[in-house]
Amino acid sequence: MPASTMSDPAAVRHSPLAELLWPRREDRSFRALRGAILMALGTALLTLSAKVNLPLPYVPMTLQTLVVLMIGAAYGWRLGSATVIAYLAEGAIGLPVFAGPVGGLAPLVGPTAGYLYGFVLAAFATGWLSQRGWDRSVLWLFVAMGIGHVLILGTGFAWLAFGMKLGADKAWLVGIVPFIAASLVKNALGATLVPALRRLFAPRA
Ligand SMILES: O=C(O)CCCC[C@@H]1SC[C@@H]2NC(=O)N[C@@H]21
Repeated sequence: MPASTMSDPAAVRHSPLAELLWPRREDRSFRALRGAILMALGTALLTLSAKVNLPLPYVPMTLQTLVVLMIGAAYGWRLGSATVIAYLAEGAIGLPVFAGPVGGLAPLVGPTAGYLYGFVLAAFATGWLSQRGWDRSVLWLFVAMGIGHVLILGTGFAWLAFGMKLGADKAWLVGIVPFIAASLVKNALGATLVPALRRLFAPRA
């Protein structure tokens, strides 16, 4: 377990990647502008990742989980989860940001709604663990992102099984099984990229 998680009081000051690349300042208007720009960048990347998809019955294969988990790790829990909430809000007001062709409220109550809400939990959890030093190591970030993936797939499964009334067996078949292998690959990619970028841009942080 990263030492900072256990006892080091500096853990709470561990900076996520985005802060290393673009440090925060005390100035309130700068902080607001910085937050808005990072959120806009994050929601744009999420939209792009939704559009790279492979249609499957009920739930498409997309790159969204990779981007959600990288946003959590790179932005930290607060800005990371705020970015995902902003993404859902963009969809709710009708922008076509999700995997399907339309935005609006339908996707937020449709078959993939559970995954979409799970994105918020995953960005929060991955960001929280990253800010405790788990983003320094490929192995620990793999675990943190794995927890994120379990939250996304778990909420997606629960919604399909009970919200959409598919039942647990069918929800498992259409909502989990097709995504296990790709989730492991995305997890490994995200967990490799973030520490590598940290080392590249801030070798001593
Ligand atoms: O409608 C959307 O935009 C959400 C699509 C959710 C797809 C889920 S996320 C977890 C799992 N992994 C994938 O590649 N697809 C599903």
